[in-house]
Amino acid sequence: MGITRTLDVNEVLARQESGELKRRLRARDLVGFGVGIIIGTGIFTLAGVEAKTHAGPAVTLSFVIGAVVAGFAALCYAELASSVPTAGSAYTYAFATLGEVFAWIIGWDLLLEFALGAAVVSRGWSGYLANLLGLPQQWFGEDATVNVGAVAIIAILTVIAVLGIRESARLTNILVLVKVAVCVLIVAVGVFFIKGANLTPFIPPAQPSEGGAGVLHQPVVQAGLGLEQSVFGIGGVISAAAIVFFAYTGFEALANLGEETRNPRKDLRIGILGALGICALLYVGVSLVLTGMVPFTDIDEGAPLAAAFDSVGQHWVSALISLGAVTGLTSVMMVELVTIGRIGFAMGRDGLLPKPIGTTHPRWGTPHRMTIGGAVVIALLAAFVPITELSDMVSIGALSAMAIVAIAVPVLRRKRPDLNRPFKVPLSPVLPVVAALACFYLMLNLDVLTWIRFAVWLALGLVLYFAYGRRHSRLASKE
Ligand SMILES: NC(=[NH2+])NCCC[C@H](N)C(=O)O
Repeated sequence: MGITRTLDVNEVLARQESGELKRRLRARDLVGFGVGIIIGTGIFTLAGVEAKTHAGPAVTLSFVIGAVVAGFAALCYAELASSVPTAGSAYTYAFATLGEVFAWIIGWDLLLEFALGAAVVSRGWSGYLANLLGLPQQWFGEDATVNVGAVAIIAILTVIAVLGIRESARLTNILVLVKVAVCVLIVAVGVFFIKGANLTPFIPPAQPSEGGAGVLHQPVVQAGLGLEQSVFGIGGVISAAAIVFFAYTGFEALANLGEETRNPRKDLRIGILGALGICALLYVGVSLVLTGMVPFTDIDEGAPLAAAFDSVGQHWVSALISLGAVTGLTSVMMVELVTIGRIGFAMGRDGLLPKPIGTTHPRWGTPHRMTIGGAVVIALLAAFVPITELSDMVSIGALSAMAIVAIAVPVLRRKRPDLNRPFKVPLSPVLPVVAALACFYLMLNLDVLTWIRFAVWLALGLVLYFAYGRRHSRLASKE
């Protein structure tokens, strides 16, 4: 069978009983983890930047498009997570349906998404904290030689992630309450300052992009079809949708908590769909308020929301927004670290990564080796590399995993029609196929450079697989 050997679903289900990870989470913890990782720089920064540069007031529409695509993908995740609960999420689903080499590539892709996600966000966090408390830019800002703030927060959260899933959930829940309250406040106060004039025309007419971006910075669809480069108009709304999709990524992390949820068959789907629904509503509200308060050409690209409230004299709101951003980004990193541990754990258990990684701490019941190892890599990246611009790599990683998960839904239905599925995606295979195509289309709207970097990462992954995983796989010894 070689590189396309598959993992038996019954074996995955049997691991439910292994008790290595601790079942401590309820539905509301999952919703907390979900909202915890979803709301972050996407809404606090990207919404403003994209309104100004690509979509105008129609950035709200970009958020709606993002919500629909993410929603379709989330339905697919909900079906697989509730019928095959596991710590490996997309990696394990691919192993059970498409085969080992695909599983490895998805696992490798997920490691990129979550490690880079944590690293990118930790630098943003450090910058926000410096602004909030007036800390020195040379240690906390984007130009820091060693970004001390980013390293410190990763170190602290790693300790909590290793100590236990319950502890991680408690901290996340508190942080989430603060950030959701801030988002609600933004909408509740902001509506009173919306001016109709700022929202018209809702979709500014398309115009050629200034000076033309180099080919590396063009969306692949434009570069590939040799289209004239333009911004605004419908094309601009779609490019912005691809960029702000970053704001929705991360909900997939919940699918990695299948072995820690008390009642995975019911609670995982509540977590996935509930968290995404809450965030989509908040995003649409916040982006509408932002573009309604300020003419889109005047939006501040550094701190769009805080500046909008300052411009209407509501300084108290802008102070709370910074607080919301710092707490919000803290919870994003908390969930990223928890997730990295589970992905590596699942891959180690199957022998595709060294086996000790696939075991948990005898006392704390957490995959401590992978959590700490992952955190070291994240901290090194965040300390030395100005990676903020790599957020598109997180999005391409997330979108490709979502596309594969969508395809895995009808494949598993065929392969294992008998499986107990507590939740089923409606209209399969049509909806999953549309979901996969939509993810792929958004990927095509990311720029050429992002694709090149992504291809290099996957190629590196393949080399590692053939050098290590293929021979060390647990399935290799069975053949
Ligand atoms: N694993 C990830 N996809 N991490 C990135 C999460 C980013 C988060 N949605 C935000 O807007 O900041």
